[in-house]
Amino acid sequence: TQSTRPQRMLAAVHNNATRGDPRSVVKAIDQFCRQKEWAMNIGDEKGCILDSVVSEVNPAMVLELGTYCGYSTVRIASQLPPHAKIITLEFNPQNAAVARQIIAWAGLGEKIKLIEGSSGDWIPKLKEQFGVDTFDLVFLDHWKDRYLPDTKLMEECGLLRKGSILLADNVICPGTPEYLEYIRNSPRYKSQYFKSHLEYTRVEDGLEKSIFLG
Ligand SMILES: O=C(NCCO)c1cc(-c2ccc(F)cc2)cc(O)c1O
Ligand SMILES: [Mg+2]
Repeated sequence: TQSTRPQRMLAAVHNNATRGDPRSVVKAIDQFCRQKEWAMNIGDEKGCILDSVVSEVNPAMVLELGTYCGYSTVRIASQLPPHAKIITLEFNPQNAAVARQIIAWAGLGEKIKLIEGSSGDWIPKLKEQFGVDTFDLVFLDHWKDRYLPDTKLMEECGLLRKGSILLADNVICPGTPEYLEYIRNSPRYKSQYFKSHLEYTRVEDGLEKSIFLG
């Protein structure tokens, strides 16, 4: 039967990356996406911006919305201090299955909790189910029309504290106009745009970094 693109990406990781070496997993996926098949990972150019934000925040608790195949999950987790954790939500079961195996190959299973399901369902349950207090960093990379409602939901559920950082992918392409409008005009956030390019292309895209002011 026909394989899927995420399954072919996983095969590229198994064939080209060293088990237990997150950087080699990231490199193998970028190589696959440049040389074989485009895929919607954050990629290396925007990935470097993500890396710099993660190292600046040095978060103890991270929430990622939209795992896809786990590329950014691995990138973030490989930079976390000991005992720091990342919870990542993925709606698509096939993508989640591939992500679990890519995360395992990178040897980062202890730092990462992957939850299958919709962000709208799970965000209200994170405190009671996983004993989460607040998140130091939230990486938004899921359905673009969910960035705004889920941000409001995180506020309502008390998952953000003064100083929590939101980092949003794809604010230009595919674009998240309602989210940008809200976050850039809300007195409760201070935002900064990092201009870059859509993964593996020359099309403009960028990341929006926002600090929650409480
Ligand atoms: O939908 C996305 N993510 C949520 C599902 O996992 C997504 C899409 C694209 C993209 C696709 C098609 C195109 F033509 C341009 C951009 C890029 C991304 O970085 C993304 O995160
Ligand atoms: Mg993205």
